[in-house]
Amino acid sequence: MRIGRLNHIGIATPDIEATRDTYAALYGADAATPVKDFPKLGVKVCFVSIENTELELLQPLGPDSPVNKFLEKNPKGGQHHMCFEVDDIIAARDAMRERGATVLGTGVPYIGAHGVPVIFVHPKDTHGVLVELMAKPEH
Ligand SMILES: C[C@@H](C(=O)O)C(=O)SCCNC(=O)CCNC(=O)[C@H](O)C(C)(C)COP(=O)(O)OP(=O)(O)OC[C@H]1O[C@@H](n2cnc3c(N)ncnc32)[C@H](O)[C@@H]1OP(=O)(O)O
Ligand SMILES: [Co+2]
Repeated sequence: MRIGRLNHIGIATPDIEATRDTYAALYGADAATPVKDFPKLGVKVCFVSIENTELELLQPLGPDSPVNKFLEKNPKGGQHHMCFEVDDIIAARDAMRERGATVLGTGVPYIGAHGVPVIFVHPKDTHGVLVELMAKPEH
């Protein structure tokens, strides 16, 4: 199993509209999607397209959001995860486990904000960086 291209960088924020405006004002990154709620994922999401990847802005949605604790520790927000594409999400999950990494949750891939299955690898296994792997979407 080899990782594919960087699909997006996740950025947690307490105020998604303000963060989108900041990226537009400072970096001209103005190709932003409308903010959309993903109740099953516990986040509000806005994608900001840049030259070779996307920024995925994340604001917690609800008390069980996986982003809540992160924002408690980083109240102004910050870089939360990076996401790489893989050819086969089940093969990627099994390879991660065989290689000794901790796949978060049950390990059953679930549908992420791009409509394709995703898994997450624990930051303790990647030197403090939370990594998301996603099935390669149609480009
Ligand atoms: C929209 C969708 C998509 O793209 O389709 C998404 O991305 S949704 C993106 C949001 N969804 C997710 O993140 C789902 C997967 N995440 C999780 O299951 C969780 O957030 C964990 C990563 C396991 C963290 O668990 P929890 O929130 O309970 O925090 P915790 O404080 O106990 O964290 C355990 C240890 O991991 C560290 N830690 C926590 N979150 C981290 C992060 N984002 N980056 C780097 N390190 C992180 C903590 O500092 C702590 O380190 P020490 O032990 O050294 O103190
Ligand atoms: Co993501």
